[in-house]
Amino acid sequence: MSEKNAQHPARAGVIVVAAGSGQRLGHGIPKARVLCAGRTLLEHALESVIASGVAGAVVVVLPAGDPVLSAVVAEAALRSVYPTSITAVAGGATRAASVRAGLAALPPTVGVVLVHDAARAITPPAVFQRVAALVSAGASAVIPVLPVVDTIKVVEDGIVTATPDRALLRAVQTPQGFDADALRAAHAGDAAGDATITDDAMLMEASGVPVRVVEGDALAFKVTTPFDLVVAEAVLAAGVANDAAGPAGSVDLPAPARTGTTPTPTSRSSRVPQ
Ligand SMILES: Nc1ccn([C@@H]2O[C@H](COP(=O)(O)OP(=O)(O)OP(=O)(O)O)[C@@H](O)[C@H]2O)c(=O)n1
Ligand SMILES: C[C@](O)(CO)[C@H](O)COP(=O)(O)O
Repeated sequence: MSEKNAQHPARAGVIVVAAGSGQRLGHGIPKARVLCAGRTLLEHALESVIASGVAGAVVVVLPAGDPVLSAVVAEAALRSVYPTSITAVAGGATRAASVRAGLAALPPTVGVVLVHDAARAITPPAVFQRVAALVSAGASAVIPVLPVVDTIKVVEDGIVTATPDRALLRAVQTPQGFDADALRAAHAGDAAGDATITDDAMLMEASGVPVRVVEGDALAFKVTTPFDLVVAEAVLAAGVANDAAGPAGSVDLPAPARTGTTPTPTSRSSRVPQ
């Protein structure tokens, strides 16, 4: 395990990928713009990022030319408090391309990078804290996972060909955390254009980097289908989301950051019309 980030603790660079179109949700607008309990999924996601207290430079990757999501990011940037800064860049045709756009926009001095799906909009801040803490302690790649509760079958041509040992399987979530240099190297490697690679941890695996796990959270589920949106609305209505949040800034990671905006008061009540 590298000691680099342990010796130079700093707030993490956070890439929030929000440039997807949301085909499976089927709202006809980019998924990050879809309202959930009256706020866009992106606003919910950014609230968790900020509440975690681990974020230094936050880069939000948006569909090109989206005025609504650009306004969400601009408002979040106005409200951000040193040492957290929030900027936006345009994404690419695939999630991996969007991550690369975010990476290119992070300050080169960032040592720890978290990559988070805006679609995992109500992820508890504690998940960010667990991931960031392990990368800051020296791990090169860390992902939050949950045990698989269903029996999983391998099916080929309509026939079950195998039943993997469920005890070995984990469902993978975000934020995924990385040593910045290792992540940049993985995204510059041969596997980077492989369309079968669905997350950054797979790229790290392809690069031979060990990927460690921390406990995920049921609330870090990805809003993918209309059913998921109903679940997210119900969770927010029940008031159980973000219960795991510690006070922002309470995490034993941050050192004075190298980036920031003019200090302004924080608020968790922003509303942006859709
Ligand atoms: N070109 C892309 C594709 C996806 N994403 C982001 O990656 C995350 C996970 O992707 P997914 O949930 O699959 O989102 P979509 O690609 O929008 O969904 P769909 O496949 O249903 O269109 C989302 O936050 C999404 O915005 C992205 O930034 N750029
Ligand atoms: C990154 C990810 O969310 C981890 O579960 C997932 O791989 C995104 O890809 P998907 O095709 O949207 O499931």
